[in-house]
Amino acid sequence: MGYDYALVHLTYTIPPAALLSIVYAPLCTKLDLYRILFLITIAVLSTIPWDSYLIRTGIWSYPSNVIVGPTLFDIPLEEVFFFVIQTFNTTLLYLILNKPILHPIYLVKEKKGDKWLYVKLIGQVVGALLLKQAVTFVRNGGERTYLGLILAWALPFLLLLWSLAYQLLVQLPATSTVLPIAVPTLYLWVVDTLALKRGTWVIETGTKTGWTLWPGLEIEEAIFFLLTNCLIVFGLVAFDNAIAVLHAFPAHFRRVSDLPSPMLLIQALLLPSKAYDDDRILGIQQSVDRLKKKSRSFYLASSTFSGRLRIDLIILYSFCRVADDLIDNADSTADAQKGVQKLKTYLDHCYGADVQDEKGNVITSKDANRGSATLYAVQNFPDDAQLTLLLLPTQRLAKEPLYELLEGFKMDLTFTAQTPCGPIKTDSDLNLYGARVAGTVALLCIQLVLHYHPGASEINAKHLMSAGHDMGIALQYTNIARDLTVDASNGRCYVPPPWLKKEKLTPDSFISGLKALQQEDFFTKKVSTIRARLLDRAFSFYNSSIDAVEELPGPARAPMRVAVESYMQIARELQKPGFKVKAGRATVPGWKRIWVAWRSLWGRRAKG
Ligand SMILES: CC(C)=CCC/C(C)=C/CC/C(C)=C/CC/C(C)=C/[C@@H]1[C@@H](COP(=O)(O)OP(=O)(O)O)[C@]1(C)CC/C=C(\C)CC/C=C(\C)CCC=C(C)C
Repeated sequence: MGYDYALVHLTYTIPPAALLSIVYAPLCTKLDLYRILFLITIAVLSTIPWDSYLIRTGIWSYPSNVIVGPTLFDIPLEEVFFFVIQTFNTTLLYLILNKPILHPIYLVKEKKGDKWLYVKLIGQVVGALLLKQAVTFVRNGGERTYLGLILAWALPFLLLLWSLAYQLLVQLPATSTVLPIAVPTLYLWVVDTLALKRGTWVIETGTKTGWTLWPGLEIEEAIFFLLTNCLIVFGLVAFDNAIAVLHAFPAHFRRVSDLPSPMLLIQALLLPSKAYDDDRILGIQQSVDRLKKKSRSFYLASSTFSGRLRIDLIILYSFCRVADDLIDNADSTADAQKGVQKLKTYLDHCYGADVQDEKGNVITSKDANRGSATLYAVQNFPDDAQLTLLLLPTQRLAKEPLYELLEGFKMDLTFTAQTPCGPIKTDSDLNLYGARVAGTVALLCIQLVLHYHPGASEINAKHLMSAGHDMGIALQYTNIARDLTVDASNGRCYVPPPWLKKEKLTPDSFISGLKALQQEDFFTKKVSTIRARLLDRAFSFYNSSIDAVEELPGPARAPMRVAVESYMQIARELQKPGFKVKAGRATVPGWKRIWVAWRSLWGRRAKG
């Protein structure tokens, strides 16, 4: 009896497991626990017969003075634990690296004669040839037996997983696949070198090639660790492939439970790729691109949501952004007004309201269906906006907040050179504006949350809506405080004139001072006072509504906290003297965003 093998775990495998667990714990969902258990079960069950055979046939052995004693089918318990901990560590690293990834955007609808048939086939042929070689090594016996046994055991599983998930295996970024294979493999090569040198496990001569990758690391061991990590990552990619299909295509899988059965996962993997809805994939891809490009805060927050809720929120963001840009980037106010009218007409089609022309004549009756909405979108919106409009989940969203959002955009159209404060004359006008452009967005987000996680009482739902609405206003105040200079350069001032008057400024002098980047002490002090007042309003709305986040359905609570806190971090940065400005905007450094998000997941609010 000895403790050498146990010490290998205590020194090398348990510490990274602890570290990875701490990092991933706040991100871990029920589905993650399910897949960790699923993978570990398969890893243990598939390795035991093979490992037991190797020990019984004397290909490798464990001196009795290095193991504690108990065995399972002749395998020391420390070794069984190795299968568990290696699968656990590689899985957690994979999960961390894949958290920002939305897997459905990597699915491809295959067409006759495209490259995919060949890609799949090449992988299968290479795998089959290697397998044939492995069988020959085992049959011939001698020095290549152990190498043959490793390959003959791993390749059938790899071939199967490749055949099921080759699209994602090829398409996912290397950081999602190559990295979680390479890092643990390299690490285990080092650990193995040390263990072989110390004699913790021994590979018998006669059945090994004797080749080494570096002094002390047998080539068979190197290949073994590489292949086992490939098996784990291929298994995880296949799991994600199945989940991606289930979540991306409601037309094929109407309802999907939080923990889909193994049967359903297999059904999803076996859905022929020619049955995929490529418009839906492209629409989701465009929405993700838009979110990634336009909002670092919401992009980060989106990765903490999961399943169909995550997809719907991203599409909702994309819709809001498309609508906002259609108006902000219009060549003239008249064009922008036309843009708002088109969006309204599109919503009329979606919600089956009477659609009227400019003269008020009804042109489509109430029973207007999705078909007319599609036709309208295709004929009236730029190519890159159409799919976002078509994918907007109107069946899960009430129409009122969407129409109200358009009213908010209309308010933006009343800012002119003559009226640089537009419709904002008093504090309540600014509150109304915030309610329309951001309170509405919060209502829409909460509706989606309550759709996917039902069960809230009517009173609770109303309370959540009202608090969410205020939180939206808090974010909008932050947005205005951040963008004072950017808005001024567009000739807009969202600050109520009485606030300016108090600082002995007029809308014109405020805008021209900001535009000219005036640095005089008296002016910058006035701007700071006005900004501080906007931020006070932001925090007052924030403080009155933040507790309601804890009343949201469990799975949405932490992600919503991340969304709100990442954005409010901008406000916290703005409150610091000497905050950093990039392109006229205060920014939060990348590391701090991640830190704030991680703390928020644990339920902590950022300070200061
Ligand atoms: C996680 C995820 C993907 C969430 C999606 C959130 C979403 C749909 C955001 C839409 C944003 C948008 C483009 C709206 C158009 C109108 C607008 C410009 C509103 C301002 C957003 C600023 O975004 P950004 O800084 O990127 O825009 P500009 O560069 O300035 O153009 C707003 C500040 C509004 C954002 C408001 C919300 C997301 C609502 C927040 C409140 C909740 C989520 C509810 C919290 C729940 C409780 C119970 C308190």
